[in-house]
Amino acid sequence: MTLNCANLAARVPRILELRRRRCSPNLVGGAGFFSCLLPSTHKTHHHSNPLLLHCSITKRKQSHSLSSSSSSSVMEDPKDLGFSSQDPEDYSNELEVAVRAVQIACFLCQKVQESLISKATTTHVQAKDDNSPVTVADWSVQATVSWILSESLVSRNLSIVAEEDVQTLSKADKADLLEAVVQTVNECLAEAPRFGIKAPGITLGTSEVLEAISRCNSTGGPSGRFWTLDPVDGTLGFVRGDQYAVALSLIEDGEVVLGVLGCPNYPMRKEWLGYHHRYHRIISKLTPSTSESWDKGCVIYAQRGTGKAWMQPLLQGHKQFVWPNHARPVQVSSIDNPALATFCEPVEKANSDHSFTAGLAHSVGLRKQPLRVYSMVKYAAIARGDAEVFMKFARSGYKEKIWDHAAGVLIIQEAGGVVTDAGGQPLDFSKGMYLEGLDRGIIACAGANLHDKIIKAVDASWNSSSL
Ligand SMILES: Nc1ncnc2c1ncn2[C@@H]1O[C@H](COP(=O)(O)O)[C@@H](OP(=O)(O)O)[C@H]1O
Ligand SMILES: [Mg+2]
Repeated sequence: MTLNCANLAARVPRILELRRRRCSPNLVGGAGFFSCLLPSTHKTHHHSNPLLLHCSITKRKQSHSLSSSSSSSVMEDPKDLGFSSQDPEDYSNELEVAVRAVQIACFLCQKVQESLISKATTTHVQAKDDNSPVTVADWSVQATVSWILSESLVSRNLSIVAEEDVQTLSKADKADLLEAVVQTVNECLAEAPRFGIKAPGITLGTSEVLEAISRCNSTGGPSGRFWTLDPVDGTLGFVRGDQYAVALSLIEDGEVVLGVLGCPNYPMRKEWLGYHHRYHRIISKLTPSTSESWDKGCVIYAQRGTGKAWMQPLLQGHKQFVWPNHARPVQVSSIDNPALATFCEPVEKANSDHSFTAGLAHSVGLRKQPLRVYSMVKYAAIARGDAEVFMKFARSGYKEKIWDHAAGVLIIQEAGGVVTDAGGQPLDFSKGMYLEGLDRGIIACAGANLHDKIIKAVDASWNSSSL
C-alpha cells in the first residue's frame, strides 16, 4: 500500500494542521543547549500535589503569535496555543511529575552505568529468558518511577504497563541482587527532594520495592488511562556504556497523550552521536565537565495536541531542579532531500534487517552511512532535528511492545514529524502490550516527503526481501 501526501493528510490531519501552524523551522540549531531563551511573562498556577515540593507550574502568557520564530524557556499553557475549553485535557500536573520522575531515573542510571563500567562488574547484569540483558538499573528505575507516580498522582487509579517483573528478583539465589536494587532505589529516592519530589518518610523495605515493581502489571488496552514505562530501553547499549533511554508515556483511550524520554548520554553536539562510545568516554575524561563541547544528557517531552516538543538538560551536580529547568522547544529537521538526510536504525542486526534498510536507503537516494544507535534515542534524534529518518524492520513474528515506541512516537509527531508502520498507518497503542496489526516495520521521518518516498520503496522491494 502506498502513501501519498493526500492520503497522509487524510490519515494524520492533526499532524499536518500543526505543521501549518508551527513556528519557524529553524529553531533547532547546532547552538548550545541554553541558547534561544527569551525573557517571558509568567503566571503561576498553584496545585495541590502532595508529593511535589515545588508546588507551582509556571505558564507563559501568550506574548507572541504562533507564527513567531521566538523560542521560550517555559512551558506553554495548551490554552495559549489556541485550544478551546473542550480541547485536550490539562495534563500539566502529570507531565511535570513524569519529567521529574524521568530526571531522577536518569540520575539513577548514570550512577549504575558508571559503576558497571568502572568496576567492570557483570554481577548485576542478568540474562532474561530471551537472553537479553537486564540490570539493577532496570528494576531500580521501574520501582522508583512506579513509587513516584503512585505517591504523586493519588487522585487517579494508577495503571502502569512496564517491561520488568519480579520473577528473577524474587528467587532465593538472587538475594544479593534484590538487596542491590533496594539499596539503589533508596539511595536514589534520598536525592528526590533535589528534583522537587518528596523522599519516602522512611527507607523503603524489600517488600515495598517488590510491590512497586510488580504494581506495573497492567496490560494496557483500548480504554482508560495507563502509563507505559521502559525503565532502561536499549539495555545492551546501557551495559556497553553507550546510548540508552528511559521512556515514560501516558496513554488515554488508546492514544498517547504524554511522552517523556530521558537520554542520559545524548551528546549536545549532534555529530558526536555517531562516534563510538569508547571514544566518547575518552573525550569526556579529557574535557572538563563544564565545557560546552561535552555537555550531554537531556529529557525530551511532549503533550499531544500542543504542536510542540521540549528538551531540558539533565540536572547537573548538586543543583536544585526548578521547573521547567531551562526547557526549550525542539523541532524536526527541514531537510527533505534524501541525499542530505541522515537515517538511523538499531545497532543490532537481530533487531532490524540492515540489508533490507540498506536497499531501501539506496532506492530512495539516502546517501549517508546509517547512524546506528541503541534505544529510543533514535526517536529523540529525529525530534531534535539531528536525523531525518528512522526505520526498523524486525524479523517476521517479532511483536513490538508499546513501551518501546509510545513516548518517542508522540514526541516526533509533536515536533512536526510523521511516524507510521510500513503501510502508512499510525501505530496502534490500544491493543494491549503489543503493537498488534503493525504492518511490516516502523518508519519515522522528519517530513511527509521523505516518508512518502520510503513507504513507496518498501512496497516496491518487499516481495523480493527475505523478511
Ligand atoms: N528480535 C528483536 N527484534 C526487534 N526488536 C527487539 C528484538 N529483541 C528485542 N528488541 C527490542 O529492541 C529494543 C532495543 O532497541 P534497539 O535495538 O533500537 O536498541 C529492546 O528494548 P530493551 O533494551 O528495553 O529490551 C527490545 O524491546
Ligand atoms: Mg525497550
